[in-house]
Amino acid sequence: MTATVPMVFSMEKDLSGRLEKSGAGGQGAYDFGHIGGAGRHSGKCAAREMRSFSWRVTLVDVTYSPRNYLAERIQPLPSGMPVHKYRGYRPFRLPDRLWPDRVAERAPLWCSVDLRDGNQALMDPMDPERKRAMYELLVKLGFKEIELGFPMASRSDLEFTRDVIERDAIPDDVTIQVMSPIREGMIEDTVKAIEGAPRAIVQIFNPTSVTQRNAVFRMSRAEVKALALRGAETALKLRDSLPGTEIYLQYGTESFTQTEPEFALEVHNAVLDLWRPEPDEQVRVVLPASVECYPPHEFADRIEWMSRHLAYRDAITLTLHTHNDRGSAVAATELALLAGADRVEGTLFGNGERAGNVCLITLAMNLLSQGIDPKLDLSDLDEARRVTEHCNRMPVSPRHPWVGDYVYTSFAGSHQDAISKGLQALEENKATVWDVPYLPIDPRDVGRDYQALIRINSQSGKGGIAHLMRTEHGFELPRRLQIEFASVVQERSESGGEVNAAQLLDWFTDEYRVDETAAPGTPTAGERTDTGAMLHALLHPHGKEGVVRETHVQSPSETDSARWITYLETATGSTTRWGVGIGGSKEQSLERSVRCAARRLLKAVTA
Ligand SMILES: CC(=O)SCCNC(=O)CCNC(=O)[C@H](O)C(C)(C)COP(=O)(O)OP(=O)(O)OC[C@H]1O[C@@H](n2cnc3c(N)ncnc32)[C@H](O)[C@@H]1OP(=O)(O)O
Ligand SMILES: CC(C)C(=O)C(=O)O
Repeated sequence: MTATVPMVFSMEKDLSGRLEKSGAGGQGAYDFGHIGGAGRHSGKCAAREMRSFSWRVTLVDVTYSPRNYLAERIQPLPSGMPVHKYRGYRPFRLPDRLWPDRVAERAPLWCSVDLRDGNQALMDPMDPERKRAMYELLVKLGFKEIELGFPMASRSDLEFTRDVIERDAIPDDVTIQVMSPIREGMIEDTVKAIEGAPRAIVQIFNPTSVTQRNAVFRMSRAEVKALALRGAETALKLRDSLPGTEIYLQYGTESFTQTEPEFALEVHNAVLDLWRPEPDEQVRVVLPASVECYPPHEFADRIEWMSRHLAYRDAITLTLHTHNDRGSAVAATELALLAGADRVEGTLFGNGERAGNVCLITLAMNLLSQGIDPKLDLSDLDEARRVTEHCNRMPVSPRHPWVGDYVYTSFAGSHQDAISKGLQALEENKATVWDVPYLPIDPRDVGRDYQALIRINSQSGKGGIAHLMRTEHGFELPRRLQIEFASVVQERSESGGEVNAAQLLDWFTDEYRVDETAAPGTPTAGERTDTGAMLHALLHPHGKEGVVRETHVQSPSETDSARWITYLETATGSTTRWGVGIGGSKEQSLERSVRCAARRLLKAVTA
C-alpha cells in the first residue's frame, strides 16, 4: 500500500531521496532524524497505521529550522488532547535565587499528618484501633510533632484526640497538633479538645487562591485577609486559656501554590503582626502546596521569596505541606528546604489527598543515603510499611522508593553481576563507606537482608546465578562454569517465572549429579589426583579422548568443614564440559569431578 504524504519541509537541501528510503525501510511514520528537516504532515494517518505503509513523499519549501525540526520530530501531529482547556503557570522569577547552590545539611523538623490529612483521604477512615496503631508507629519512628486530627470533623477524631491525652500517651518530647477551619466556635471547641495535653500546636487555615476566593468563598482579597485575621485573633485569645497546656499557634494560607505570592505574604504578615511572636515561641507558618501545580523549582523560588520577606523570620518555623499531584512532591520539598523552609508536614509512604502528601520516609531516606542524620528511626521500614498498610487499608507500591518489595532486588543480569562484584569488592577492601552499583544504600540498614537482592528469571545472567550459588549454597563457581550453568538455567527457565535459590540448587544438583557424587562415605578406592589419566581411563573405552583444561579446588569453609569441591573443565575436540565433584577429601572431590565431566562429555558428544 502506498500513502502519499505531502509535506512542507524546511531544509537546506533537497533530501527527498533519503526520506523516501527511510519510509520504505519502515522505520515508523515520523522517523526523519537522519534527514535533518522539519516536517508538517497534511495527512491524517496515525503513526500506528503508517507503519505498514511504504512511502512516497513530496517535499516542498526548503528552509532549515532546527527548532521546528525538533518539535516536529517529537510529535508532528497534534495529539487531539484538550490542551486549550489548561493554562501554564506564570513563572514567579526570582533572579537572585540562592537555593540552587545550597546543599542539604540537616533534617528538617518533621510533622506527620497521617492521622489528619492522610486519614481524611481514606475511603475507609481509620477506626480507633487503627488510629492507635498509627500513632504508636509514629512515636516509635521518632516523630516529635504529630497531627492527631481535625477534632471538630467527627466524633471519632475528637474521641481519638481525647484518648491520646487521657491515656497520657504523649511522650515528653512529642507535641500533638490539631486543626480547625476559621470558624470561631470550631476553633474554641478544637482548643477544648486538647485540654490536659502538656503541649499542642493549634493550626488554623483558610484558602487564599484566586479560584477559592472567587468560586468557594466569594470574597475579595480584603475579606479573605480579614477572615484570616479573625481566626488569628480567636486563636491568640485562646492560646493561654488552658492551664497546664502550652499552645503553639500555626497559621497556613491553604492553596498557597495558587495564591499570588505577594498576597500570601500580605496575609501571613498581617497574622504575624497580630501574633507578634518572640523567637522562643516559634510560631508555625505553613505554605502548603495544597495542589502541586508547577515544577519544583518554581515552588522553591516562591518559598525562598517568602522566607526572605516574612516578618518575624527568626521567630517563625517555616513549614511545607506538599501534595504530590504532579508526582514531584519529594523534589519540590527538597528544593523548598534549600530555599529556606524549616519544617515539613507529610505522611508515611505518601498517603493523602489525591496523589498523596509528600512521603516523609522518602525524604528521610534521601537524607540518610547522603550521610545526613534523618532524625527518624528507619531501621525497620518493612514493619512501618506493614502497620501503615494495615491502618490505611491501602498497599504501598512494590516500587515505592526505599521500601517497596522490589527496590533492593535486581532481576537483570548485568545489574546482578555488578551488585555481586560490588559486594565482593566492598568486603575485600573492608570499605566503611557504602559504594555498590545499583544499590544506593545497604539494605540491612533498613531491616532488609541480602537474600532478596538478586532474583533469577529469564532476564538474569551468570553473575546473578553465581551470586546465589555462592551466598545461598556456598559454591564458588569458576567463571566459565558460571557461563555454562547460566545456559542450563536459561534453558530450564524458558517457561518464565522466577527461579528461587532452592530451585537453582536442584538444577545444579541434577545437571552435575552432585548428590550422587557427594554421597558421604569413605574415599573411593583407587583415588588418584591425576585427573588427565582418570579422564582418559573413562573416555577411552568409548572411543573418545579428552583433556582437562582447568581445575579449581574449593577447600572446606568454616560452615562446612568437611566439604571439598572440585570444579573441572574438560574438553573433547571443540566440546567443553564442566564436572563438579564434592567429597570429604580433596582427592575424593577430584575423582568425582572427573567422573561427572566424563559423563557429561560423553553425553554431549554422543547426543
Ligand atoms: C486542604 C485541607 O485538607 S483542609 C482540611 C479538609 N478536611 C476536611 O474537610 C475534613 C473535615 N471536614 C469536615 O469535617 C467538614 O467539612 C467541616 C466540619 C469542616 C465543615 O462542614 P460543613 O459545615 O458541613 O461544610 P462543608 O464541608 O459542606 O463545606 C465547607 C464550608 O466551610 C467553608 N470553609 C472551608 N474551609 C474553610 C476554612 N478554612 N475556614 C473557614 N471556612 C472554611 C467553605 O467555604 C464551606 O462554607 P459554606 O458552608 O458557607 O458553603
Ligand atoms: C490545611 C493545609 C495545611 C492542608 O492540609 C493542605 O493545604 O493540603
